[in-house]
Amino acid sequence: MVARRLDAPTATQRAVVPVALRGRDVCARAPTGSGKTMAYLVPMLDKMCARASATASGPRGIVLTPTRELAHQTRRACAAAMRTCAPGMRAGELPVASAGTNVLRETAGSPPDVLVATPTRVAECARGGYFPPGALGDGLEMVVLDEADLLLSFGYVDDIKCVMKAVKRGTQVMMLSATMSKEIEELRDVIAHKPTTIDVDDEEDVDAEKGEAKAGEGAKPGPDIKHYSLHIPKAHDRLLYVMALLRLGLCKKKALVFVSSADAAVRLRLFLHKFGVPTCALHGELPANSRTHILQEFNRGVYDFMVAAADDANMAEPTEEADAVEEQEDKAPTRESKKKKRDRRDKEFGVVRGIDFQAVNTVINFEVPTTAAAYVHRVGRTGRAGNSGTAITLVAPSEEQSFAAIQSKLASAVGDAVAATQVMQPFDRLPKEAVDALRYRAEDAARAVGKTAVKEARVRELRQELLNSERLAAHFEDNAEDLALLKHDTSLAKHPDAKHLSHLPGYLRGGKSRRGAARVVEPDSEHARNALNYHLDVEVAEFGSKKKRKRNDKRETGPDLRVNNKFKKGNFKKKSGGRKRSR
Ligand SMILES: Nc1ncnc2c1ncn2[C@@H]1O[C@H](COP(=O)(O)OP(=O)(O)OP(=O)(O)O)[C@@H](O)[C@H]1O
Repeated sequence: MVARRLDAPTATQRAVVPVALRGRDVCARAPTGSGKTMAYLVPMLDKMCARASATASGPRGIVLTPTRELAHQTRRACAAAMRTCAPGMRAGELPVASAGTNVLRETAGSPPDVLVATPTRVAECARGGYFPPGALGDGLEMVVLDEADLLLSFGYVDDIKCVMKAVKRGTQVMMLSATMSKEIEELRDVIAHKPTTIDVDDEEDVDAEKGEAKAGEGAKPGPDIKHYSLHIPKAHDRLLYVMALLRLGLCKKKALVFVSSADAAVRLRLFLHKFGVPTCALHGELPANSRTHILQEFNRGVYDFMVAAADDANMAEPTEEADAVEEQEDKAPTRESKKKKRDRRDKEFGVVRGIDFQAVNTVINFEVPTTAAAYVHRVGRTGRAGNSGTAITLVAPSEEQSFAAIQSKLASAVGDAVAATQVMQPFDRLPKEAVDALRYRAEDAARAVGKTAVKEARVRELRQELLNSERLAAHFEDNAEDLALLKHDTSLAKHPDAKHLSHLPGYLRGGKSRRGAARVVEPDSEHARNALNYHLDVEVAEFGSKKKRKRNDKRETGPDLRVNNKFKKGNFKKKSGGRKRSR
């Protein structure tokens, strides 16, 4: 905790750590961003430091995570903590499937003190006998299932059981999750021994002795997130509404926009670029090194806006691993059982869940998430570590029903009828006039980012990121300065974006009161005040510092010959049929 400069434990840590320190198995549900990682790392490292290892070689702690990204993040958190409290110890991950069996065998043959990996990789080592003899026996102090709900929704249950079968009976087990379900309870009953179940809810603290909820003393463990819904007239308007929210400064930076696929991420990125809103995109088809680097840069504050694809269909690792599971199934699976398994898997994307995006003030859901659990995980990327945040979900008419279902699930989680109605409020800071004023430009720009443009942009993006990735692989550890030069928010457009779109005249930004134009929002709440402050900020700064803007201008626009030719006086009138140029 000292190493991470954490002054006081969060309510989750206060509830979980003492129980775990007593050696009890723990199954804890605690809100996103409430510090679950340290809640299991502290007792694990404490146990490891308290006594010498019973075996010469073998992991002393195993952390199972649903994705490689989360494994990487957890390994780093563990290594950072170890530097202070256990300098002689080592935290490590297992290599990806594509690295091959020999590499996996070699790594597992001399495992680190704390091994962090997805269940499939650990199960493969257990099945193949790659760990040193007795490695999962007396020397192993603790097995942790981090993000237990995601582990189950990604279809890892058989691998988890396989790992637990290989582990010595009586090894301490900790399960931590943001949501609780019947499946988690069933798994808990199979793998844990007389576990203490702890539920840390939003308004209450926990009596660690009993593992029961009780009134807290001012500590607020749950995320402080304001939930808003933005009902849009038609699904096609999503791009327009997101652009309006970001461009008019109605949501506080840093903002994270969730979309449902890599295609949608690239499309939104292309579209926002046209309006002078540089964003980086995170999706499963990017090389792993690039994903890690993008995340690090976003957390460092290099980018204000990120578009993240929450779609595990495009997520290399879980799909690959799940396929491996299917192949290795003892019973020959039928086509139907395979399909069922895939369907059961949550439709969410592994890269973005459980990841500690830092200092995100706003999460925007481009579409309504598929399940209430998915909603909780997505919006949980803001309001972390005691900070406040805002979540805005765009709801198209066709999504009203699924949105209502999510709303009622969230409401029942609150448990109080009055509070339940207040969980989600309509976002009324974006006047219809403001949207209408931008509509014409947006529709024009949306047409320019059709299927072909997206396809081409994705090829360019992949090429660019593969190059980045190679450089990253070579320099990751030693040349941090070089890394800073790699940019992930540059334009992906084939032709330079037209400069006129990125400049919004004052009347479109709501600066002047004019019929049909955006009005400045009255600051009648903290959110609105923040929005207004930010709005003014945007007007002055025009998205980024002068230096940054100059750099972007140079890189993104360049001499736009196409626009110059097109808008030559004579040509323009003839082709456009006399449309007004001022648009
Ligand atoms: N005691 C503490 N005081 C302040 N910040 C903390 C404390 N413990 C952890 N944090 C910070 O809180 C953030 C969220 O922590 P963590 O990722 O462990 O949350 P989580 O509950 O696992 O979230 P999720 O369920 O979304 O994965 C991290 O940035 C972490 O550094």
